[in-house]
Order: sequence, then structure tokens, then C-alpha cells
Amino acid sequence: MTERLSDTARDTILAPLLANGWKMTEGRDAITKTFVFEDFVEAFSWMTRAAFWAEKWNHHPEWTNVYKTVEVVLTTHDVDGLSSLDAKLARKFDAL
Ligand SMILES: C[C@H](O)[C@H](O)[C@H]1CNC2=NC(N)=NC(=O)C2=N1
Repeated sequence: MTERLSDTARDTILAPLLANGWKMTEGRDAITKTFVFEDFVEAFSWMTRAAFWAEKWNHHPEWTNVYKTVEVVLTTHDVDGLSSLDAKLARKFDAL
């Protein structure tokens, strides 16, 4: 069963993400990052790769795409907050 990240877990698990462009989302227990690509096709190609990982891990982003920019919000709806799944998907998104 997925659980919300504990305070101590947050320090260790979120720190590297926050150092790599992720930010805490205003008003939500979530993390947000804006990815900017060369053009729309690059952005959408990345979203397609990201979508396959989200589906494989059954953990899905909240995201918006405008032209070459993709804004991603990660949170775990089942626990109404951040879980290790969000950190895992964020690390994967950063590596794509
Ligand atoms: C039924 C399905 O397994 C659940 O709704 C999964 C799907 N993807 C999910 N994605 C996210 N971000 N949070 C969830 O709690 C979640 N739950």
C-alpha cells in the first residue's frame, strides 16, 4: 500500500529533485517542474516516452503542454499527497 512520504523521507527523497528543477506545488502536497524543449514535436515525443513509463508503473502525471513547454505536476491521488511513486516517476522524467 502506497503511503504519504514521512517528513524524514521528504528530506532525503525530495532534496535531489528540488535541486534539479522540481519545486513544491503551491497549495498542494505535490511537486512541479516545467520542461522546455526545442519544439512541439520534441515536447510531444518526450510526453509519449514519459506516458509509457507512467502506464508501466501505473502512476500518472498531471501535465499541460503548450507548444514546446510541458508543465508536470506529480502527486499520488490515492493518498492525497506525495509518495515514493512521485519521486520515482520524477527521477525517470528527468532521465528521459
Ligand atoms: C486504479 C488505478 O490503479 C489508480 O487510480 C492509480 C492510477 N494512477 C495514479 N496516478 C497518480 N498520480 N496517483 C494515483 O493515486 C494513481 N492511482
